[in-house]
Amino acid sequence: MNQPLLHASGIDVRFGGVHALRGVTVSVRPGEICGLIGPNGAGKTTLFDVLSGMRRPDAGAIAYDGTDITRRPPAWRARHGIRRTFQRQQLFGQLTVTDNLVVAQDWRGGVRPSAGRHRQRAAAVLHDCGLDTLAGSYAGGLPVGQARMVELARALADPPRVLLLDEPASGTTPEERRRLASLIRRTATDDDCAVLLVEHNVAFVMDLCSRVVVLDLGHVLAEGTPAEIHANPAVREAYLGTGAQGPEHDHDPAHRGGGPAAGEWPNV
Ligand SMILES: Nc1ncnc2c1ncn2[C@@H]1O[C@H](COP(=O)(O)OP(=O)(O)OP(=O)(O)O)[C@@H](O)[C@H]1O
Repeated sequence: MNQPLLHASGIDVRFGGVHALRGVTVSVRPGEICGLIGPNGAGKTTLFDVLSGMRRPDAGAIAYDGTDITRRPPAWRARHGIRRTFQRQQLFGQLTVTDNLVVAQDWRGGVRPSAGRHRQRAAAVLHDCGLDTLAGSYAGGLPVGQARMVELARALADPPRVLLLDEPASGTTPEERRRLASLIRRTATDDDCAVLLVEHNVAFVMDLCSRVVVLDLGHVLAEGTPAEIHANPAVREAYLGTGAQGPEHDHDPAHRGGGPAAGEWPNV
């Protein structure tokens, strides 16, 4: 198999007394869709913050295409193809959908925002995503499912090499989830993009990903194919059980078992 494009090793993050990530190692390869799941508070978004450069880890390193980027800022990472979406959407609400995609493109070279090239690219991506009809709509007025699609389209506005998707299916309808899944699959396959997907909808993850990493209380609890993860008793315990905590755990016990609703754990 090809080498990892993004490889984070031994990542540690503390927020005062909360040890959010404890020596986490994850990697994702070109063309791969890797799921990252875990109960509430497991550390998924914190790991995305570290991978996208929004948070400096207390320990550990990140390699991108074999180069150490641990100290590179978010803008550098975005410019070099590491793109992310957010659990709480971060669209520019007062801009049109087209303009959200225009401003997300690389402006090096001093091309003015009115320049046709960026608008053409935005139109092409919106078309590819089946979002042509929304081009002139203000992003702030979109229903959740459409806004999720637009956020993904914005992450594709310049072709990404790594895509970090934080709960892209949250608040979407089954039809929107089908379209999202197909778009994510196409991006990974056609563009050889490495996709890391955080999602509470476990059925969505199991269907889409070839490999799944499970975080729990800041560490990697399990890693494997969807079938292996589904059959793993420790994973089921973390998600669905009461999960007695050891004394070293300083997380809120109410978060345990706070992953998907029982109906979201698929009966594979
Ligand atoms: N800025 C912060 N300050 C203090 N604690 C934080 C901060 N951000 C996250 N945490 C804590 O770190 C731990 C990991 O949080 P994180 O949001 O990464 O988990 P998550 O797996 O993304 O959870 P969820 O599924 O609920 O989004 C939690 O205990 C959380 O309360």
